[in-house]
Amino acid sequence: MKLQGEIQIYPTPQATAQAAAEAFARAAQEAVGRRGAFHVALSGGSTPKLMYAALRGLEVPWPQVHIYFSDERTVGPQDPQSNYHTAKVGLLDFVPLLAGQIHRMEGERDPAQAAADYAALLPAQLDLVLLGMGDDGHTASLFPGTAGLSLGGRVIANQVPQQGTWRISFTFSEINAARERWLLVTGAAKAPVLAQLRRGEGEYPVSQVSDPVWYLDEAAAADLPSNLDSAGS
Ligand SMILES: O=C1O[C@H](COP(=O)(O)O)[C@@H](O)[C@H](O)[C@H]1O
Repeated sequence: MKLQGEIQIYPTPQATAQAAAEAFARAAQEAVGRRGAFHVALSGGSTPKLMYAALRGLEVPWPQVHIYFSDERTVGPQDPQSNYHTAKVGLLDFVPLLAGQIHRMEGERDPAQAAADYAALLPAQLDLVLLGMGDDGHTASLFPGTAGLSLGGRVIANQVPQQGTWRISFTFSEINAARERWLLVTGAAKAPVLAQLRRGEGEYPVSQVSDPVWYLDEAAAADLPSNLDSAGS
């Protein structure tokens, strides 16, 4: 297990979010220029909220953007726990996207059926999968020790005993089939896992993400060697 990929470190969560949002806008413009559309999967949790706010002020070719989700909780779309709901109130309600451009995972349905239906609506290849990392090293809803870590296919229902629930999640094969993967990780609570990964220690799901770009703040990167590139300082 190693911390692999490109690592960018910024002074604060806000600076990290701004850098990721600007890179998102550039990636969207490039994908639209080359292929006519930008297919991007958003992550869940609370870390993306600052990036959503930053994106609202940027020039993004929204009419050509299709929004997907890399995981979802088994709740309805109005529930504050819903990853879709977080994206809706933080970003989707503020930008010119039609309903047909937003593809949410239906967390209110039977998770296995919702996962199968979601797999069927995905494009052949996503341009970008945005991901976060939990304090326990999980990413999307692929938690340590869960069956979903080794499942194939594109989208699965994953039982997560540590949360006492099921989740709907992209598989690692879907994540790693995308053109790009970015991990947005901020805060001191994430530092111990990142440091262990850097030392090649521990077994963490996030290390199964191939060639990610890491967007870190200094708090998350606090225990990494000081000779790593610091993009924002
Ligand atoms: O459960 C989840 O957690 C991770 C990390 O969330 P964060 O709040 O620590 O950023 C998130 O990436 C994932 O999508 C989410 O469902």
